[in-house]
Amino acid sequence: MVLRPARLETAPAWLAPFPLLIAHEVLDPAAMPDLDADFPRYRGAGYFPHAAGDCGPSVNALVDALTAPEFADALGARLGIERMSRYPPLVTLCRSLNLRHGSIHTDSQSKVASALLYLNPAWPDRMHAGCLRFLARPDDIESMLVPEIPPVYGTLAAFRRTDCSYHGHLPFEGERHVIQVAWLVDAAAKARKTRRGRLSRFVKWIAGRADRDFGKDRDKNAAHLD
Ligand SMILES: O=C(O)CCC(=O)C(=O)O
Ligand SMILES: [Fe+2]
Repeated sequence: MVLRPARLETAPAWLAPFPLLIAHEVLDPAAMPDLDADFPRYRGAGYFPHAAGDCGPSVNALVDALTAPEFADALGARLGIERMSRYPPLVTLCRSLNLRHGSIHTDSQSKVASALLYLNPAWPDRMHAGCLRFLARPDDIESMLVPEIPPVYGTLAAFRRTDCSYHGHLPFEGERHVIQVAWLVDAAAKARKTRRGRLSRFVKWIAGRADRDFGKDRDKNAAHLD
């Protein structure tokens, strides 16, 4: 199996204002070329809802493993969420980012927990842009609770959503492959978010270049509400 849930056990449980977990090497290195080739080729930047038709077989198999009840329960146990499999998972994928992405936020109240699984074969050494940061404050991207997380292949960052689960990253533009799983409070929230995500894909497709320029001069400490 490509996904190695046992790796979750090796991650320290961080004592942050909100439970979070950072695990490395949760993916078999041998699967990297297939996952790279099978990753969806969205025209727009940002996260879009998973649709099997956009992805090749290795990505779809990984999504199946990430959304399996056993995986949700194993991850939930590490985050202090009992039987996390009772919450419906919403999978979104990101192939590239614009400079406006990554502003500080907590995630919306409709999420119980989020997991970010990174798939980039490498990330430039000492480049801070695009590395995920868990923060103590909503207005300071330097207020890191744990060292920033380079979005490299096989690294999984997961956390329980709270009113202070601040996270974000310094502005980055370009390819950055991520699979995000959010366990949502109920099926209605999942339907709403899926609809909104599909619409956003269409709007970005129409907007093209203008979407890239939108918000490109944002402050590094900018925040948004979701
Ligand atoms: O891409 C990341 O590392 C974080 C994304 C995120 O926080 C979100 O989409 O809510
Ligand atoms: Fe987030």
